[in-house]
Amino acid sequence: MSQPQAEEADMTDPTVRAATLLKEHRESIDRLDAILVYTLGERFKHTKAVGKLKAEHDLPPSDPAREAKQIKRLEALAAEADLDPEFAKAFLNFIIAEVIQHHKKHQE
Ligand SMILES: C=C(O[C@@H]1C=C(C(=O)O)C=C[C@H]1O)C(=O)O
Repeated sequence: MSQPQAEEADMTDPTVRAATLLKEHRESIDRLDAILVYTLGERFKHTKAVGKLKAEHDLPPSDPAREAKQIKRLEALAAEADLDPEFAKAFLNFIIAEVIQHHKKHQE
């Protein structure tokens, strides 16, 4: 009947199998990295609009109450998603710090 194609990976060979799995995981990682970058780009579009509103209405660049609420929410989401909540918190704080810098520049 049908013979395996010459280029078909021999998945019974552990080295070939590992190389195939590594390639597949890396393809998924690349797609997820693209989602992360596009998602961050969209988030920054909204935070820039917020910065503009704040500058126009003389509001402070940072809102610690809102940040505390977001951190709590993100920690809960991280726990659900099997992501280290401390990492999620540090990541959000890193992004928020950048947003606040943008807002401060808007107000200069
Ligand atoms: C975007 C805002 O400005 C700041 C940035 C935040 C963020 O990046 O999520 C949250 C609170 C504010 O300190 C906001 O007030 O909503």
